Amino acid sequence: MITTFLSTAQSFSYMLSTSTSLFHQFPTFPPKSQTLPSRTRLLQFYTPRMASISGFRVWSQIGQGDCSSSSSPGDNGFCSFMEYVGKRGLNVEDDLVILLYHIQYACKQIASLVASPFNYSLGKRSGLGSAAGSGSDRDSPKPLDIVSNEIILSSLQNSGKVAVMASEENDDPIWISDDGPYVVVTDPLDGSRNIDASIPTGTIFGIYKRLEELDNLPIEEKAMLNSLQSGTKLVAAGYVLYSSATILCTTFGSGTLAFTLDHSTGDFVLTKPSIKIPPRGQIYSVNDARYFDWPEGLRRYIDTVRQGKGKYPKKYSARYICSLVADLHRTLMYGGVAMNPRDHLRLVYEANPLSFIVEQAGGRGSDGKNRILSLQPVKLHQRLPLFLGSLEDMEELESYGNVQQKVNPGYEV
Ligand SMILES: O=P(O)(O)OC[C@H]1O[C@](O)(COP(=O)(O)O)[C@@H](O)[C@@H]1O
Repeated sequence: MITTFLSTAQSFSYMLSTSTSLFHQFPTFPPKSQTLPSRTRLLQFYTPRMASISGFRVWSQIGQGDCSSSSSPGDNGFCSFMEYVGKRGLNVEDDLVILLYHIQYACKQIASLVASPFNYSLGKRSGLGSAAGSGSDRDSPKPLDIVSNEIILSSLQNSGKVAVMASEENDDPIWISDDGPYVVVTDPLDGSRNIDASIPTGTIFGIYKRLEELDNLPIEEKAMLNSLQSGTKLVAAGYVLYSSATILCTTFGSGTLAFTLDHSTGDFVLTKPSIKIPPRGQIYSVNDARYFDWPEGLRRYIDTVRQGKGKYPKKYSARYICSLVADLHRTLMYGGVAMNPRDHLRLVYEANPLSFIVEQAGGRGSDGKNRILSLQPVKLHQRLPLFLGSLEDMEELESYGNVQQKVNPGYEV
């Protein structure tokens, strides 16, 4: 067992160390030797809206995903994420394109790590440090959220475009480069407590501009202040869902869209050019084992909608994966509300980026009283109640007034 842990850790460390030099060369993904029987040839005969994969004919939205309404899709009818942000599509600043290239590549690495047969038990935080034993010259294996953090940090360093990274996994922001034009806030692997059961997980990121007016401050101070920017200043935000498909969902402030990882080519392919959250859903998503710790307003709201006695006269259903990115992604697709009413989720690198994405899809992100993006962060790891979802459901929920859970005993699971 220990040998397995060690070899796993070594291969992860190897992956990280090689990634440093590879990043500069814009590596291909997946590595050539692991490439599946290529679909590239299929694409030569590609007819939009229908793909054939391994002999199965698959009706697909792919091919509707023009890089923009004013430009044509890629030569093969697909629009990749890099084409979308580059000259063919959104045409964002070159610096941002380079940064996004590195972030999406890091997420592909995390996707393959999460799906790896070698990550067994690495998701646990405790008891791992002793695996190598004292005196060993080999690295101890690290939980997946720590490895994911290192992958993201390494990718940001290699991009040359980031001044500071603030992550859930680090007590303080990490200053990377004085002249990096961007600030990145991230939860590298949210939901990792689910990893041993292969339940979906996700990476969350938000991108701000570096505040040049702070350049002359001491490093710790400017690192913190750059990281505590208001969510209204986000330039871009995204999440990557690691599930039956790997989905990159993102916004640059003009709508929300999603790309699906094509494992045979390594591209994130545009599959949802414009996500609009339904104004109403019929689903609420919450850990309702906490019902007796909820305030009266939240109990009444849930009791009302589950009986079909709310403004929308249908009985609501419950769905709760306990993985924020997955619960939000479902909510974006089907509508409804995803919530965690206690002070648990983090404003800077969870609530803000996700609220930006939801708002750009036509929904709302709130702490139960206030718009999330209007809150000024005061601490890096500041926690708050979080409610994300369809506009009409959110309005109805907030009208109950008392929905923030104050009792927070620190649950064991
Ligand atoms: O225990 P709760 O209150 O249901 O919280 C579950 C939430 O916590 C998270 O696991 C995040 O918690 P961590 O930041 O501690 O990993 C989310 O993915 C999930 O939505």
